[in-house]
Amino acid sequence: MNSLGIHKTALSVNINKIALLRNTRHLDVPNVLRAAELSLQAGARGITVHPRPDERHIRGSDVFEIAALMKDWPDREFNVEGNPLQNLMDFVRDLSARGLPIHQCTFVPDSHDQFTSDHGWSFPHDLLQLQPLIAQAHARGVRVSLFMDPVPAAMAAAKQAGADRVELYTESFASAFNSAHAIARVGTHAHARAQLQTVLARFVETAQAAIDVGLGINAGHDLNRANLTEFLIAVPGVQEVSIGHALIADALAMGLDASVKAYQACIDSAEISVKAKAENTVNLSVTSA
Ligand SMILES: CC(=O)[C@@H](O)[C@H](O)COP(=O)(O)O
Ligand SMILES: NCC(=O)COP(=O)(O)O
Repeated sequence: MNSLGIHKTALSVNINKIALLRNTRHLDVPNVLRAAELSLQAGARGITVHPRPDERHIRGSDVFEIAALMKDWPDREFNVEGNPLQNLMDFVRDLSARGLPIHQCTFVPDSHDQFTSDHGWSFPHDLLQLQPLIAQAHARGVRVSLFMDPVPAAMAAAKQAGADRVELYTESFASAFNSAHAIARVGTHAHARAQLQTVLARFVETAQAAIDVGLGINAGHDLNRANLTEFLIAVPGVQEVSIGHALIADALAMGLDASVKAYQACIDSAEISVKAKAENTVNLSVTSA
């Protein structure tokens, strides 16, 4: 956090989709480990993987190979996502037992055959089953982030469960952003812009509710180069964005190094805007005193 109380948002590159392409041939091409290394060399502050039970993309072996790579990058973070009621805790325990780094685990309530992550945890229903699992991760020195829908009232329960952070599930923002920026018929555009502001307001309220109870804030899902800066300008205190699908798709056109740097530029742009707004507020309060 800088002197104006502005967090530097860390970019964690999710490499699920590199593994998805790799799994379509028995050639180890593209190489998942190399993609992780290139992302770190390009400046990514972390790597995220989501080893789903069906291994449709990230395999168990990938998790241990990337963790071993992260030992060479002590100032970067490894974030492993998954359902702690399925296979995630096995990775938390095994990585820890082998002395391999895992800085954060993100609890995601996905079913085995889910197309993609599309909802967060439900409180108070999930609270009692999550508490001991969060404690197990903490006992191994692993930060816990809970994948959550933007519901301000759920933040207190996430804190009560023992979470360190919440990851705001940003699909509803991405969808509203697309609608607002689509070439719309006259009249619908104003409605779409209003709807985007309504959705953003919900994320701002949720982030403030998380801050108020002492939770850190991550964000992710369907973030891209078009919507990332607007989200980070609007939503306070985002410490990490984990981005995969769009970043890897962009890499197909511009290369992975350039894609990572382009997303970092979106983060930097948001920070400059937020800092300028904060300095302007300070100046105005001084001149009006
Ligand atoms: C939890 C989340 O939103 C993503 O990190 C998730 O990893 C996406 O999973 P797929 O890459 O399998 O769509
Ligand atoms: N937690 C979100 C993530 O890791 C990547 O989501 P996406 O950018 O692939 O939608």
